Amino acid sequence: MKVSLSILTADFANMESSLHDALEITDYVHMDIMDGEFVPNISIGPAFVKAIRKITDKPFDTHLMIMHPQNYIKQFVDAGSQYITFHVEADCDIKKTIDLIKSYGVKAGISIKPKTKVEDILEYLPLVDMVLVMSVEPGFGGQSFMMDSIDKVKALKELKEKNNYSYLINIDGGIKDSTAPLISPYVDLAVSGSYVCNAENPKERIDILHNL
Ligand SMILES: O=C(CO)[C@H](O)[C@H](O)COP(=O)(O)O
Repeated sequence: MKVSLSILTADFANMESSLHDALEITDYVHMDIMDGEFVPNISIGPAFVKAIRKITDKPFDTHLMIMHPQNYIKQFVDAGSQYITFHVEADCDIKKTIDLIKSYGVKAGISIKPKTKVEDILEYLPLVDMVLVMSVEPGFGGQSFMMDSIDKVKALKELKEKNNYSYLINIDGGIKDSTAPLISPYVDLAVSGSYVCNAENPKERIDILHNL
């Protein structure tokens, strides 16, 4: 299982020194973008994402937890994102937003909140490069993993194999040593934030997730 390191709970003032070794071995860097409307929190914007691009060349897996993703795609492409994922619950035309992301030559992902079912995104599965299952209510790092997300990634893997779809299966929220083995048979990558960033040795935590 690959790891996408969420920097949401990192020490923003000392990102380079505190996460240097972890950034060396992570597979992706997960950017949590929150607008205070789609979720009850505000996080970082394109300028911050662009600044992080200076300290790592790892692919950016940018997660838009925003109500109107269609208005901000280009800014996050220009900031250095390789994957841009938005929510099916957002206020936008889903297919047009997928096309817009792809029109900039980056990969498009769709995400579902805990109360949204896999059945609700079936029509988009042939179109996307990534499906991101939220295993916590989006908005804050450090929450507990929701067990019913296991059935969702399992279903997505079955659908992918049955239909020969090409999307990566990703999961986000509460991923650590005790929860990763529950989902690792079904996902291609998993987002981990506080488990890595709040550790004394963040690199060691990514090693643990890689080797589970
Ligand atoms: O999208 C998020 C919150 O909305 C975060 O990416 C996610 O919660 C990761 O943090 P942690 O590993 O601490 O749960």
